[in-house]
Amino acid sequence: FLAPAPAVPIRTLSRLRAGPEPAPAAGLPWWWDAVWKLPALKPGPPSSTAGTPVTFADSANVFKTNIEQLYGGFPSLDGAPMAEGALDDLAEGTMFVGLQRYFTENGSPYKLCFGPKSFLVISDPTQMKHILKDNNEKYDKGVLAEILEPIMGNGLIPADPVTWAVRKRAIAPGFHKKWLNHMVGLFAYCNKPLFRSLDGIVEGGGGRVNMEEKFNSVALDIIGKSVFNYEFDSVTKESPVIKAVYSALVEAEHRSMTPAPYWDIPLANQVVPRLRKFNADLALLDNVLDELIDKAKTTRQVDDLEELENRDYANVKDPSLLRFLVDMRDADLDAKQLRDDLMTMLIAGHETTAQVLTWALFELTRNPEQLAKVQAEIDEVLGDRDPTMEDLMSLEYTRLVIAETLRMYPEPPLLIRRCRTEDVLPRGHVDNVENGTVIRGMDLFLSVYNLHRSPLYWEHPDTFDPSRFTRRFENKDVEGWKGFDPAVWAGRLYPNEAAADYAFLPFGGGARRCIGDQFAFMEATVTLAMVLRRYEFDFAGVETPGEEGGTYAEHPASLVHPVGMRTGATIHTRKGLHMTARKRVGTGAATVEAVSAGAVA
Ligand code: HEM
Repeated sequence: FLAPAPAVPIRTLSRLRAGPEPAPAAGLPWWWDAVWKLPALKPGPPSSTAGTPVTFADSANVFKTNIEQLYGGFPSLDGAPMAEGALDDLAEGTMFVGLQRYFTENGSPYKLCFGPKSFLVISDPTQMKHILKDNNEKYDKGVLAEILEPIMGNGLIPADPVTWAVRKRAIAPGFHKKWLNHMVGLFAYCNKPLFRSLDGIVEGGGGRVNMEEKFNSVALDIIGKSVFNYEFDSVTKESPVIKAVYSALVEAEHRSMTPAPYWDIPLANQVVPRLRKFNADLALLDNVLDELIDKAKTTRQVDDLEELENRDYANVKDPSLLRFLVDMRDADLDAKQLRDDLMTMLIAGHETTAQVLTWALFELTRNPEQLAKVQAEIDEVLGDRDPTMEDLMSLEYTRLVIAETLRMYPEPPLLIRRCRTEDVLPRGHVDNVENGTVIRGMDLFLSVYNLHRSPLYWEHPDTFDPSRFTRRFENKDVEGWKGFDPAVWAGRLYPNEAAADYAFLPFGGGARRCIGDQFAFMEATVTLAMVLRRYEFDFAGVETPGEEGGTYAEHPASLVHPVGMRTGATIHTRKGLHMTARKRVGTGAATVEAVSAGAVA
């Protein structure tokens, strides 16, 4: 099913246009044309249907054009070359690496076929901007929404455009300035159990710790407390609820890598053990969320938006986003919609931040000079205090480390879209398609990984260099791309997509860009600063040196490090980030009790 498309010469619409119309080839069966005359397979009108969901007939029409391009010798309207080659990377869990190879060979866009499914892969900033920002209304979340629907329902990430517009208006004000300021204290508070746990490991067990696991726990505790005022306590405890959260995440990830939605097959949910377990876990999680929603509704205190945004958070017992959504005047109190929104935040805001922290620690450990710079900055700005919002602005190098980590390890590495209204793409830098038409129903992968690792847009893209965001970068060979300009992001928390003219998309772009960007960036900066102030880390030997081939220390400079990369929704390590932790001496050796004295209770 996953066999790659057969080898065909790369053709482009522009080249084909110049030549005579190709004769329908013998590669298509005799009944081909007749089948496509069936009324059920008649696609909707291409451009007059904005807002109309893509139907089966539209998707079938995409399949038809691919088959005709592959076997019939017809040009496809998008004109994109079909990528050829083995898809070993998919099975390996590093599909984004394979997509990078095809980008080097084919430019942007190119097409990838998996059995009946195909994806147009975009890796060009002008085309990204066109799709995400300027023509956002022509696209929806397509396959992603289908995969996530059983978990997130109609939450903000998978939401169809109509629901999205309503919910975005309700949820976005929740991330207001006063709340974000208050969250800085909450991030510090949620790090305390991590320090207790690390202190115990350092003192009692030789300091060996899987930091990927620890960062996942801290991020889960933070999202639980901030979004629905729930104490997961996952750094110190194991509970069925925590297991259910991880099960939902693993299943969401598994589904994103599974080409056929076997969970939609009748009775599959009752028969397949994996699905039965998943449904039981989801039911458990739903119960917890329902209880929290009920509680918030019964203690509702209606306020106008302005009053809510000006609350004195120092005296608010429950500062969660759920409280805000319920207390807002004219709030939508539909329990299902609130549940979908909460579940979406839980999943979107947990693993992404945890993986950024994991890769930041990984890169700093193998770049000791940069680590020393970060630690010097933290010591100077924070001393033994917990960070405040002002401190975060002063921790510029630490923030650049987070930004550089997001460049090298974008979470997620691919954005997914489906075309709802026929669209014409602008020409990409690599001259493979001139004004390719994206037809209704076409699925797209927007490879942020390709963009962030391309030498066209970044100097030495595989080198971890946080200072790059302070330097101007231009490439005159890339027609129409403005380059990277540090002046554009001056005064902001992090370098945004505008500073790189859409070659840097850590939080996406346009209307569907991340709603939790500031929250996440601050959370990652606080956690990294607090951890690195107290502890020093070395890579521990890999668990199975025979299989992976050596220890971390033996491969300090290699790009594909023994820690390995594996992806689903985000980029993980293959087997964890196993480190040996030691307490720092000097400023960083402050006790947990001393440094957390000012944390929120
Ligand atoms: C470092 C951490 C994070 C990264 C890298 C990240 C990245 C992204 C990206 C790339 C998108 C755009 C997806 C697309 O266009 O298809 C997105 C959307 C979204 N993110 Fe984040 N995110 C992070 C943290 C968070 C947090 C903490 C929250 C909530 C508390 C959150 C909530 C959302 C939501 C609700 C959307 C959908 C927005 C919409 O469609 O309007 N994210 N995120």
